[in-house]
Amino acid sequence: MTRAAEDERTHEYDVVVLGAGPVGENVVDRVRAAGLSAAVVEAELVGGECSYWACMPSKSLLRPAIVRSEARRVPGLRAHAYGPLDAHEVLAHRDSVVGDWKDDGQVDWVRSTGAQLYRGQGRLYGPRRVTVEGPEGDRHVLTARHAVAVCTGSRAVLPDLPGLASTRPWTSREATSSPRVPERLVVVGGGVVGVEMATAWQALGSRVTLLVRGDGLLPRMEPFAGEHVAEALAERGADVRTGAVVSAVVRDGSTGPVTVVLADGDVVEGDEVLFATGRRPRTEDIGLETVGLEPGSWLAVDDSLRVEGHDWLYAVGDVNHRALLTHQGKYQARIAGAAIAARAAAGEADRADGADGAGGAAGASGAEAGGTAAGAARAGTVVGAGGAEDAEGRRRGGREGRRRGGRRRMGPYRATADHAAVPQVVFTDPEVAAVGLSLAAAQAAGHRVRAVDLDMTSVAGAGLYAQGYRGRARMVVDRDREVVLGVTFVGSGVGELLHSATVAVAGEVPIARLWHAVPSYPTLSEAWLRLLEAYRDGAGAP
Ligand SMILES: Cc1cc2nc3c(=O)[nH]c(=O)nc-3n(C[C@H](O)[C@H](O)[C@H](O)COP(=O)(O)OP(=O)(O)OC[C@H]3O[C@@H](n4cnc5c(N)ncnc54)[C@H](O)[C@@H]3O)c2cc1C
Ligand SMILES: NC(=O)c1ccc[n+]([C@@H]2O[C@H](COP(=O)([O-])OP(=O)(O)OC[C@H]3O[C@@H](n4cnc5c(N)ncnc54)[C@H](O)[C@@H]3O)[C@@H](O)[C@H]2O)c1
Repeated sequence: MTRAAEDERTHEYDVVVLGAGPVGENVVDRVRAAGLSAAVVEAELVGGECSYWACMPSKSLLRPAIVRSEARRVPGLRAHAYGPLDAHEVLAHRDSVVGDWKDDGQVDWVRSTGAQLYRGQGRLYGPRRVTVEGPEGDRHVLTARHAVAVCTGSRAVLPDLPGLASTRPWTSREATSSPRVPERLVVVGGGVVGVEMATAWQALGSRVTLLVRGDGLLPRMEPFAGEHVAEALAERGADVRTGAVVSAVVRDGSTGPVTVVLADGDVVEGDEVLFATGRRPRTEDIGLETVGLEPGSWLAVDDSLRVEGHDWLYAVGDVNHRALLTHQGKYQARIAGAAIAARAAAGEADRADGADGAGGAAGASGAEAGGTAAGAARAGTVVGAGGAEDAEGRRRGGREGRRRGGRRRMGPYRATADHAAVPQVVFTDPEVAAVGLSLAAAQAAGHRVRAVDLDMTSVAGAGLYAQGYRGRARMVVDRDREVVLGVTFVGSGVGELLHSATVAVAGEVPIARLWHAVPSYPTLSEAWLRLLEAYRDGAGAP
């Protein structure tokens, strides 16, 4: 294409967003709400991995498994909940949940925001410029007056085993989109994808072998979480093997069974093998080299989600490797959108003021709540990174400053929750719900802590929820500040309990105040009461 032709297709926007997954969509939403013009570039489906090959299809596969299992423990229903799941119906429902892998609805939503959607592979092309190679060979050059936000997500990693690709292993994509239930499924990896997909396919009728190279499942969580999930999977017929290191995978012909060879010489046969062995960033082909960054790398950011050393470049969601979760990426997107809008409004003043030292932006507290760029400009002065809240903190002076100790100050332009209050629900049977730091993580971070544990059967609501309820909870308390650093619940229905813990951890609610948050009787929430009692009575270690 000649330079002239290229220029004909050059378009200028305030903000250009690369990737229209849940995170890119939320950046668009926030910057449009602030009155900025925006373009978003999508290479595959608007809605991203989460909508089509991750959260939504996986949870639609898991929901029937979990409900059936709970119904089997509720008197009066038990007899009706035996027998197999209707796999055909479950898969058809999954297909409808993902819109049959069509994105019309989400495209309509993007258009309703007034943002311009470009289909094709987007690549950085020097500072503030993005090229788009469209599906018909069309090419566009987009320039961003204020910011480019890279929201390109992550993809599954396959281990470096000779000939693995030719055996056509499943990754999370196939595990969430398969049109049929394999008779035998070998799952490699005991992280979240591994345990959720083992749970789903086992319930749908597959004979599952779960191969875990370490000594337990869900290794980043409290150890009892993985123990409960492993025990339940085994009771339901799955073969869970720890210390199982895969050394080779061979498929018989193109459609025959798969043989997985372990380092100790053992072999496991299956009809499909799923590698649930982690993620890598989708940054290998997005032009990072044109702005001095390493292709294929995770993009490190400050708390306003800005890439270090580039005042116009943001990396939001999975791609920055802070927390590979949709809700956390959307949180980051709200903050990045607010920061972009506030910086755009403050213009040169922001940069001149050096506000970015602490991830800063102009001090407009309303920007995150949908305030306009003009509104941010009206709020006027650049008060530093934390915006209005920081200014307020300074007014309250030394005492408040001391009470805050080494804590990170919150504010509308800082993704502080990424460091201390990331919630996650693992939709297994039983569920695992955790927020903040595990005991081991809190100790490693140097906190002086006490952890109190609870057998969930001591909660009256648990016995009503399901007969033979099994579960456990742990609360990790900072002994110096008497606030909760982390909570983990395991048991049926605990996912819906998690937000109470997230509020306690993110809000740094003192233990003495938590006593006044009275849980209703007889709900699972009374786990809180039992944990507070255990803490008051001096239980727990260390
Ligand atoms: C099996 C599975 C289940 C999961 N379940 C949950 C769950 O229950 N809850 C939860 O919170 N999280 C879950 N996650 C994690 C969640 O899917 C991710 O955290 C989330 O999708 C990240 O959103 P994102 O927008 O950053 O990236 P993505 O969703 O990956 O979106 C990135 C988008 O960018 C596009 N793109 C990439 N490169 C380019 C380019 N060069 N040009 C244009 N477009 C590009 C992609 O096509 C994609 O649409 C799950 C993950 C997996 C694998
Ligand atoms: N419900 C949810 O919130 C949910 C569900 C699914 C995925 N996710 C997110 O998606 C991300 C990816 O999940 P994931 O399970 O793929 O990654 P993960 O990092 O959680 O787990 C991968 C596991 O595979 C193991 N592993 C790595 N290489 C291996 C190898 N060669 N052989 C055997 N084991 C190996 C690792 O030790 C690890 O335990 C997670 O960070 C998670 O946050 C969230």
